[in-house]
Order: sequence, then C-alpha cells, then structure tokens
Amino acid sequence: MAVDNDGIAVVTLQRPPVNSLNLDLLQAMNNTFDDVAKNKSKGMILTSASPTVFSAGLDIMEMYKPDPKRLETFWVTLQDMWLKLFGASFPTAAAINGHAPAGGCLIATSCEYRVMLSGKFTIGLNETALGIVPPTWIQDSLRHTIPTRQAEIALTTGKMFTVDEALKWRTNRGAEGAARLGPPVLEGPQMPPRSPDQILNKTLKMCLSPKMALDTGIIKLNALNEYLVTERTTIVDNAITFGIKKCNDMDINIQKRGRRKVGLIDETAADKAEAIEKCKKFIKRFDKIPSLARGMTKQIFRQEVLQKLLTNRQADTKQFLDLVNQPKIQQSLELYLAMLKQKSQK
Ligand SMILES: CCCCC/C=C\C/C=C\CC/C=C/CC(=O)SCCNC(=O)CCNC(=O)[C@H](O)C(C)(C)COP(=O)(O)OP(=O)(O)OC[C@H]1O[C@@H](n2cnc3c(N)ncnc32)[C@H](O)[C@@H]1OP(=O)(O)O
Repeated sequence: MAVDNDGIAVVTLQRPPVNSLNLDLLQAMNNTFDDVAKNKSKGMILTSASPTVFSAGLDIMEMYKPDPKRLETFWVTLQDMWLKLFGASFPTAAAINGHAPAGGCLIATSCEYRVMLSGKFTIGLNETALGIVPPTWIQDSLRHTIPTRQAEIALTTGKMFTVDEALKWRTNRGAEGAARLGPPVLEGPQMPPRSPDQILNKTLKMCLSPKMALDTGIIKLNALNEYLVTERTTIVDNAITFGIKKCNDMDINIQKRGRRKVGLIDETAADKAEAIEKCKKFIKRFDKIPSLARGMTKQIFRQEVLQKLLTNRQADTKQFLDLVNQPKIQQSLELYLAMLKQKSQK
C-alpha cells in the first residue's frame, strides 16, 4: 500500500503470475483494508502489479483436493474480504490494468468506481460457463453495478465483456437498429439548436400564413406537409436536444439516440498511471462532502445486500463446502487446471 500526498491509498495486488486469490492474499487484503480504515485515508484504489492481469479470481488450487479446515477458512476469508470492501465507508475505486475474470470482477464490482485499461482484456463473472452457480452475494455485486436485466443475461451466459463492451453505449433497438440509424445526429456539423418555444412560434406563424388561411383542408395539409418536410431535421434534432437536456438535468444516464450505458466499467485509460489518476479524480469528488455522511449513506445504500450475506453466512459456507467436495466438481477442477496449464505452455 502507498498513500499519496492527498491521503489516497493505492493498494497493489502482487501475487505473481496472475494475482489468483489464495488464502494468504485474501488475508493480506483484509489486513490492508483494515489499515486503510484505521488511517482514515481519503479513499482507496485497488490495482495490480501485473501488466496484463488485474486478478484471475479464486485460486483454483485452494479448491482442488483441499484440506477441509483450510477450505472453510478460505471461504470465510473471501466473505470477509467482500464484506469489508463492498461495505467500506471510505471511497473505493479499481484501476483495472488487465483481465478481471470471476473473483477479479468481484473485487472490481465491490468498488464504487472502475477505470479499465483499453486493450484486449476481459472482465466478467464467468462462473455459469464453468458450470458453477455464483453465490447470491457475488451475483448481487454485479446487479449493484449494471442494470438488472443486463446483469441477469451476463450471469446466465457467463459473459466475459471486452473493455469496449463493458463501457459501451447500448441502443434500445439493438446493434442492428443502431447500424440502421447511422451516425448519431448530434455528431458533426449541425444547425444551431432551437428551443421548443422557437419551434412552436414557427409552427404558429406557418399556420397563420396566407397559404393556411385558404379554407381548403387539402391546402392546409399540403402546407403542413411542406413545413414538416423542410423542417424535419430541425424538429428531430431539437426533440433529441431537448430530451438529452432533460435527462441530464435529471441525471439519467442516456445519451444520443437513446443509447444506454451498460457501465460495468466507468472509464477507460491508456495506461495504469492514467487509470490511477482517473480513480483519484473520482475520489476527490468527495472532498467537499462530510465523510461521515458520505460513508453512512453508502453503507445504508448497500445495507440490504450486505445483510443478506451476514444473515446467511453459515448456509453460504456450507453450500460452498458441499459443492467443492463433490467428486464431479473435483474432476472439473482437475480438467480446468490441466487446461490452464496447457494454455500457459503454448
Ligand atoms: C471450474 C472452475 C472453478 C470451480 C470452482 C468450484 C466451486 C466453487 C463454488 C463457488 C465459487 C464460485 C466463485 C468462483 C469465482 C472464481 O473466481 S473461480 C476462478 C475462475 N477464474 C478463471 O476462470 C480464470 C482462469 N485464468 C485465466 O483465464 C487466465 O489465466 C488469465 C487470468 C486470463 C491470464 O491469462 P495469462 O495468459 O496471462 O496467464 P496463464 O493463463 O498463462 O496463467 C499463468 C499461470 O497461472 C495459473 N492460473 C491462472 N488462473 C488461475 C487461477 N484462477 N487459479 C490458479 N491458477 C491459475 C495458470 O494455470 C498458469 O500456471 P502455470 O502453468 O503453472 O504457469
């Protein structure tokens, strides 16, 4: 851990080669989180010493042919890590400088803000694709970060997001619809926007014009048609501008043409230094907010999810132990480890 002049702690995961979360690393993380809280640091940024992996998730070696007592301690320590990180009263951010599968994604989604390096990295909860049901609190971390519907699809498909997908703006009409729509209306040169009042005045003027005064329905219709055709771009542009302004005013996260952000990550960065800078900027947003009020508000906001695990802790641990001890799961772990080894030797 390194604390900068602003009092922000940068905690670097350093367990080569891939920061897989074994018992020792989890215990070290828990001690560090306690220190950050005790030192009254302004906030904490989690990052990795590896240039390509944020964290490979749980260390599979902890689950393969395990010692029963250690396995239980391992799971309880993982629960502790999540309770401390997800429930931390101080601001937390992740500078994700590489792959973040499964438990790696869990760490990132337990933080309040995520900046990921652009590149061929992936992030997500892939458990279902590996034949495992992610425990409720792991699912909750994702559900707390991205819209519920997106979280359900990501969880049930074991989706690993590319950096672009994790950040991406989704259109309500799907990718095909977005392609059909072409480039966003508001990009590039455009007419100066007019207010809805200006549009209304123009419409009224048109209705009172000599053309409109002729008392023939068809001529009125033609005049209106002519007006709509000549002014359609302006009308559409203004409606979009007006809608976006309203959404911004209400802090609704939509952008041009109704695209919604998935928001598994908040920003991208070109390198680790930039990712850390962006995380610091996020933490400094709270400079003028009383820290007690901020921390308590965050904890109340996260209370329901935290409480669920606190209430079901023993049952959750039993479920994990029963699952890992199944011969079928041990077989899968053996195959998975062999596959990883084979891949790394290529
Ligand atoms: C079947 C899987 C899990 C079954 C669990 C069963 C029951 C548990 C029940 C409930 C728990 C639910 C929660 C699970 C959360 C998890 O986190 S499970 C772990 C899931 N993690 C992964 O699937 C990631 C696997 N790793 C990778 O995809 C890649 O390693 C990487 C992270 C993308 C990095 O790739 P890179 O090319 O840089 O490195 P290598 O692949 O060459 O790996 C180097 C080295 O590290 C070993 N290794 C990689 N990941 C792990 C790991 N998670 N645990 C232990 N060891 C790992 C890899 O084998 C290489 O070793 P070497 O050959 O000895 O060098």
